[in-house]
Amino acid sequence: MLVYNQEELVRFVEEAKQYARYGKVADYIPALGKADPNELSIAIYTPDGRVVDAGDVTVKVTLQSISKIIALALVLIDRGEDEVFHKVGMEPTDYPFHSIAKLEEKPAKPLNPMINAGALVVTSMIQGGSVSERLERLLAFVRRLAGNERISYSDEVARSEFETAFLNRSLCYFLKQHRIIDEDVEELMELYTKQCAIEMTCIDLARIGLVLALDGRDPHSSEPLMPLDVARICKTFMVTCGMYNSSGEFAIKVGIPAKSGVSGGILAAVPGRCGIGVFGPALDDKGNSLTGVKLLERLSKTYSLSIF
Ligand SMILES: NC(=O)CC[C@H](N)C(=O)O
Repeated sequence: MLVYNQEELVRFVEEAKQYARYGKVADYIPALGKADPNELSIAIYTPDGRVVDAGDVTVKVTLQSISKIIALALVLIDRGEDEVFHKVGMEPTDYPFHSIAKLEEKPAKPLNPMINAGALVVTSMIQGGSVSERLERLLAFVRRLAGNERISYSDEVARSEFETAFLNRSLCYFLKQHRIIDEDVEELMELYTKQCAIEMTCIDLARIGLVLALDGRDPHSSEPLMPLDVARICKTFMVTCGMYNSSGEFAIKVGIPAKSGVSGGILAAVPGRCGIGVFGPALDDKGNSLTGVKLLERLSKTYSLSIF
């Protein structure tokens, strides 16, 4: 069992915050531009139910790309590996997360579910009769993973992205032309932007990380919340593609399965040991939390958390 020292964690946060000036808050989704780049918080959830945190962990963070891992788990449970990987690949890419370039090569199938093109395909596979029914199914799954019934989405952030997501719409039309998706693009964009705007605290993020760290089991009841294989696939994608096109560098420097989002959130799962939630909106040029990555690097080195 890991026992983290709260004072040490506060010190690590203060150290990592010094890097905030080298980062930039995402503003291509206008509502995210309001975030304070100097914000940095972390929660670590261990299997004994303890939470150690530092920074303001009451602040809510929208999932953005972190939602890609949760939507993938849901769709794998619903449809199985064969159907999902018929439409989206398993390979990392050194292209940015919103790139359209690779879709022009044959086959047009997106390289993996962690880039936007792949995530849009995954979201299109969420089952249900209407956008609101599909969103409710995803939210119900998120709430179970986080053990928090109050989780919902930010209407402001969802709307802000929906009104400005021309690049994501382009990806959808490309995918539709190549028959990888067939649903109405505006409906898919509504579901995707609401999915990305699901908001929670670092403690909720850490608890979801812990479920993955425990091979899909609820940390309290040990009830399986997803099959072991689904948790394994999610963690594998977190290692190979979770930090976009700096996943290789992150694997070397931190070595923990993790998924980031442009809100500045990171969800990390240290197998068998703990779940970690981080929020630091100052981003590097790949779209990862710059301060968050620095903090995880420090933590990984101090507590030997690398899985490699
Ligand atoms: N990297 C991200 O977090 C991207 C998510 C964001 N909602 C988008 O599609 O652009």
